[in-house]
Amino acid sequence: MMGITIGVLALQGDVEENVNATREALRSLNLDGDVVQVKYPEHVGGIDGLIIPGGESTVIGTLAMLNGSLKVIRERISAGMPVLGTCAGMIVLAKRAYDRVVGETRQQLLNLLDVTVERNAFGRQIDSFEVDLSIKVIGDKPFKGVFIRAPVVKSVGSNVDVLARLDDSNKIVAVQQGNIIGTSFHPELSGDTRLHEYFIKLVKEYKKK
Ligand SMILES: NC(=O)CC[C@H](N)C(=O)O
Repeated sequence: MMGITIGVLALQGDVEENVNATREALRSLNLDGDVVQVKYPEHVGGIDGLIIPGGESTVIGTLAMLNGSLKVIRERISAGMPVLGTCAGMIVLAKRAYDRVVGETRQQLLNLLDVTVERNAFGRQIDSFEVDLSIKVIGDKPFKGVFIRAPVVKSVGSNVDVLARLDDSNKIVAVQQGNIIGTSFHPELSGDTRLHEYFIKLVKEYKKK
């Protein structure tokens, strides 16, 4: 089998951190693979999986719409290509987004992940924090969740699996709908590549088909 190619959407946000975490995850899985930055629609055809990084979801969505990549990315994900959206990336994947100030945010979304997300859900005082999470699909050892002005998943469709909740509040912070994974936190910043490895395994399966 040829090596896999993973794209990181590189319009805005913590692109470099995701590129590095993906490279490290490929190494620890002993897999041959490339990690490339995706900026334009013509970059989308050559990848086997996509990561949409954290950052500012309105900026990422608007730029992707304006340069035409949003549509092409939507088509590929709908056809089964695996995608991991972290923080703002999860918001871009979602069907519905709102915040407490303006209500429905009416931003450009991929409209694929059947969840409603509340943006900036942790308020001002604790808008950034770290907390141990239990994520069964990646093993028993706790995963350090890094939350930075993070969204929360308020409701999920029947086809969506909840991968993690915040212990104290039961808030949903990681979900999977088949080939689509979304996290409220930043796995690329935790120094633990297990979530990227989990994603890469989906990509490997997809590439085999
Ligand atoms: N760290 C992040 O990605 C923050 C997300 C950002 N607050 C948004 O709503 O788009």
